[in-house]
Amino acid sequence: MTTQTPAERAAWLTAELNRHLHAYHVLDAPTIPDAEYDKLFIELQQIEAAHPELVAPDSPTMRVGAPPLGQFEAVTHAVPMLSLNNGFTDEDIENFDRRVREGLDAMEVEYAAEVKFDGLAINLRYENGVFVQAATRGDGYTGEDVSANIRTIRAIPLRLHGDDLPAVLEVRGEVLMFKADFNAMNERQRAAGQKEFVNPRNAAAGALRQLDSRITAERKLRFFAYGIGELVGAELPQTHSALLDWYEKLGLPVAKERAVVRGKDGLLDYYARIGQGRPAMPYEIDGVVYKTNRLADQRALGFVSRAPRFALAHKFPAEEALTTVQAIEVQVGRTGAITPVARLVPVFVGGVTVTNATLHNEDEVRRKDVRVGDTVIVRRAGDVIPEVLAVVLERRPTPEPAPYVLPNTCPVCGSHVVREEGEAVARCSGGLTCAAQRKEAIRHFAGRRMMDIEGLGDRYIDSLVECNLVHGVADLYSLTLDDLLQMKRMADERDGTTPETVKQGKVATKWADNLLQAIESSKRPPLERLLFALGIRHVGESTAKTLADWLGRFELVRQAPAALLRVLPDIGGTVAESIADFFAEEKNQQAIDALLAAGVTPQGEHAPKAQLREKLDPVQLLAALAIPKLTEPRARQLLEQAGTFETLASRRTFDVYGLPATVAGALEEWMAVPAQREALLQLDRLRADLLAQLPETAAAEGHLSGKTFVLTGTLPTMSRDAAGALIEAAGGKVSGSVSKKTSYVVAGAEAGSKLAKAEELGVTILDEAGLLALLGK
Ligand SMILES: NC(=O)c1ccc[n+]([C@@H]2O[C@H](COP(=O)([O-])OP(=O)(O)OC[C@H]3O[C@@H](n4cnc5c(N)ncnc54)[C@H](O)[C@@H]3O)[C@@H](O)[C@H]2O)c1
Ligand SMILES: [Zn+2]
Repeated sequence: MTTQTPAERAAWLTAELNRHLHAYHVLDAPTIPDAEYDKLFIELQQIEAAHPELVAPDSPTMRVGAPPLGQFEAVTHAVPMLSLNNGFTDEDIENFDRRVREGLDAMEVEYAAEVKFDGLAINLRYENGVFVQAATRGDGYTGEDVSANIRTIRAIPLRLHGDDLPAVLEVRGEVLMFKADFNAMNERQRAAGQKEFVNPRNAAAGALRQLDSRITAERKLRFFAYGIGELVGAELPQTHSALLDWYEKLGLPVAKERAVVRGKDGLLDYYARIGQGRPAMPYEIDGVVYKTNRLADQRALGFVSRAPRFALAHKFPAEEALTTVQAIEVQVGRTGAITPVARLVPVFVGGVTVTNATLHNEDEVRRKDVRVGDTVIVRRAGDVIPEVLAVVLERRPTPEPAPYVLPNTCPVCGSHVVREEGEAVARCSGGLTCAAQRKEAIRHFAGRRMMDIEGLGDRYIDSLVECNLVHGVADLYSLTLDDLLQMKRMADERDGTTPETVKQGKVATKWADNLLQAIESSKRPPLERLLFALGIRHVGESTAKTLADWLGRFELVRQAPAALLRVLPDIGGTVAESIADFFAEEKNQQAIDALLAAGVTPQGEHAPKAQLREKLDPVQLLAALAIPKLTEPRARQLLEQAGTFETLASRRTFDVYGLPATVAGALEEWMAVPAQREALLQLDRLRADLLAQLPETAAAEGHLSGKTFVLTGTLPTMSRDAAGALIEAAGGKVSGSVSKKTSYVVAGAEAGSKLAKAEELGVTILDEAGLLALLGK
């Protein structure tokens, strides 16, 4: 570039800018961000200022937009529709104000300030108050007749309000699309598998240029008025602000952000205020526009080649910029979500230097086809995290870099990365041990409905992890008094609170004693709470309860293969897989062993539920293995002939059972994997094992079977949850409300309306001792 002469550079810039102008104005498909275009434009302006002889007849600095494409009727504008000069810095604004003051020979100038809509200019022609024609700006002199499409915009009156309307009034303004309508439209496009639009401006431009106005109507365009063209048969108002007031009376939409300000300070204040409000506005704006308020002043200042001298567009820092992707890495969120992130060559965008941009998820990377080495458009709007909008394909390096693939292990802990069917987000499966998920895992573990460690709040969890005192949940059980005091000191220092140890030594020790006590008493949770506390993905309270009810023992839950879990009530394939994956992850196994070694002992363990016998039906289990194409009827047919899992596992071909060739083929493929064959045999052994443990009939089940209990009040030695677990372990049911069907009400201290109801209905009432006796404890 530096080796080019100014003449060569000017010629190159002219050609390059004209190419982008065409893509932007005619094709509605920009190839580079506006800021990039503006940069090249300014460079050309500067060269031309220094070497006026280099101004080419087709220089973009001499003209507006681009000539119409010819699909619509051409319209010659009665008054040209020009562009605006741009300012970016405070200095640019001071210079503009100075030139205006000099031009008008005034000390201070009054300006009309308004937002600069990021849409496209339109000229609406009204004759005797009736809408007759709408034309695009085109090249400023000739535009396109888009009247049919403009008629679909509800905000545009087809007849102006009031009487005494001018013979001719040309209203100028902007056609645009609201952000919300744009997002909804893109969502529809995505759902329909169609191309999405880059931004509301392009979407609006595309909609306005539709040859079929029914499509325009669907796109929900809007309009705001800000200027005037030809006027016949009425007096022009004195000021721009009066013009807009008049427009409002005529029923034309005018943006409410407009203001009248004085001097350059007034301009800069307005700019700052609008910049603040910008993210909350319903439409995209790319700056603000200042115009001398008195129309007589506007006439006096006049125009230069392509723009008025009386107005200036003060642009906001660009929200989009070009840069290069240096690497694509993944971040692990606190819940294990894996997010690909592009590391970028630093670029100034949206007012800050951006070095990373989110790529959201694997599908997004694929859809946008972002690769290392690519030139990309980065967007940072307001406080939103920067994102990669699109790749500039024409700048992809050669040879082409390889398409992106998500790593299959977590960069933080090395556990497997899993992505469930139908999920966009991939996750690290090392829930209990992954450093990225540590705080969240501990928070969940200690929660009230899990291990219920009272007094272990977020603040302390953060400190324990940050002090390196706790790496995994098992470490909670080896904390000492000293550890807790050290942790508290750090938390106090960090939060700037006066350490209580200094203020009142006794209290601090008492607090730590209490916490240690709470940790100690959490060691004996009901099994379902322990299962819930582990933070297995998809395992909420009710699934934890199902597991505990049906399988009875922690060891069995840990070993159960997905196929066995899947036959339990309300546990689908995804949940079953997630549980089995969790317990299969070596790191999680170590963490659980550490918990057990620390003395954590689940309560209320019991033999598997008698009804499990029915669920162990070989056909169901075989179908639950999710072998491709092997539906339940096919599984039945197969087992009827093969007899046992063992026979199946010993075969290599399956075309002897009268199954369709595709099913036999799928089966053969599945069985060819030794680990899967082994899984089948293991399932078989587990089944035999379980059957041996289970009572013959359901009658031998828990002796409280069929009995319904209601628990109320505070029991002397156990929580209501713990009592409920014991009742359920014995086959009873726990219900929340008393009715005639209730068998027993177990009442503790301060029992209220439920007790009264029980007395009223004559339901047997037990105290804790009575319950324990009934349970045979
Ligand atoms: N990315 C690209 O390839 C590419 C190519 C060409 C142009 N562009 C962009 O287009 C712009 C140049 O186009 P331009 O000549 O239309 O200039 P402009 O869009 O910057 O400014 C003039 C236009 O501003 C609009 N406007 C919005 N609010 C207004 C208000 N309150 N008062 C008056 N006018 C208002 C009008 O439509 C007017 O025509 C540049 O900013 C450039 O970034 C981009
Ligand atoms: Zn991890």
